[in-house]
Amino acid sequence: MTETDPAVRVRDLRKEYGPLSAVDGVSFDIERGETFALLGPNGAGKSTTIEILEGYRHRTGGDVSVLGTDPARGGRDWKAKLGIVLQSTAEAGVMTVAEQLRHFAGFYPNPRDVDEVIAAVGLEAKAKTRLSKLSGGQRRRVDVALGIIGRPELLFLDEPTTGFDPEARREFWTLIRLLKSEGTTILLTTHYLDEAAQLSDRAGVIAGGRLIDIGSIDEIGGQEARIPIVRWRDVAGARHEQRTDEPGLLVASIVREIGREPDDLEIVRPSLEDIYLDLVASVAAPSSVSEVTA
Ligand SMILES: Nc1ncnc2c1ncn2[C@@H]1O[C@H](COP(=O)(O)OP(=O)(O)OP(=O)(O)O)[C@@H](O)[C@H]1O
Repeated sequence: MTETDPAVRVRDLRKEYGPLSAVDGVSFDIERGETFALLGPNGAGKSTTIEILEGYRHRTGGDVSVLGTDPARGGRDWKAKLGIVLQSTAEAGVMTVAEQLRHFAGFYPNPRDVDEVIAAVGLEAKAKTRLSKLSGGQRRRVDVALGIIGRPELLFLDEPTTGFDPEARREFWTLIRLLKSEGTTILLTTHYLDEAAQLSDRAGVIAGGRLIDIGSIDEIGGQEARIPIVRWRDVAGARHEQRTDEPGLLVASIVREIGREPDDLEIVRPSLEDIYLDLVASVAAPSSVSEVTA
């Protein structure tokens, strides 16, 4: 693979579990150094896609290349270039945080310094604590530490901050930005849309096993979905809502018309979460009809 080849190339990926098409013809690339978020509702096919890319799951069809290798045939050297934070949390064991990390660091040719990684995930105070004595969020931090200890070229993060308190989530974002600045390619799934917006360069939205949109965070859902919404009540108390690129002018005209401050006035700029929910809802309706009739 050359330096300009994408880190991940997925073409027409399919995975069937018996009659269920969990992944149904998904294609995307992730460029080297890019942070790419795979978004979608529960059961959309995100973890299945990621696990195929990690070499943990066999695909039913399609072509996949991860760091120039087909994951179905990836050997030890290839695996050593990956960092993996699975959705499920690490087993609670008798080892301490530092022992566990030292143990895993031994598997890699050029691991990060264990103490640095412990500090990066904010577990200095727990370095000598047994895993079984950690809280859920602290254990999740150990998962993230294990994912980055091998200095991966490509890091898979499957819902990495589930169970983190808000402060830990912010610290995690700082860590991801650091890894990104070092050139790490990152594939992230998350149900926190603010996290996707903060961290990723591009996102793909998957629903019912199909990729329904892909683009930069600013493009997802299209420009139309980003037009501000003005809401207000007229003098009779009736609610109104209008989308406009010029909300200030609309509000001025309403004020002129009614001669006073409108009741319950709001100007809302749709967040990534609003846009994502509309996008997923727009495909959910037709597909559920076809499931009934199929
Ligand atoms: N081992 C399996 N056997 C059968 N069906 C499975 C298996 N693993 C996943 N599925 C099904 O495949 C579909 C996709 O699941 P997947 O775990 O990839 O979704 P997801 O997008 O990661 O969801 P979540 O956000 O809940 O983690 C779901 O309908 C799920 O029930």
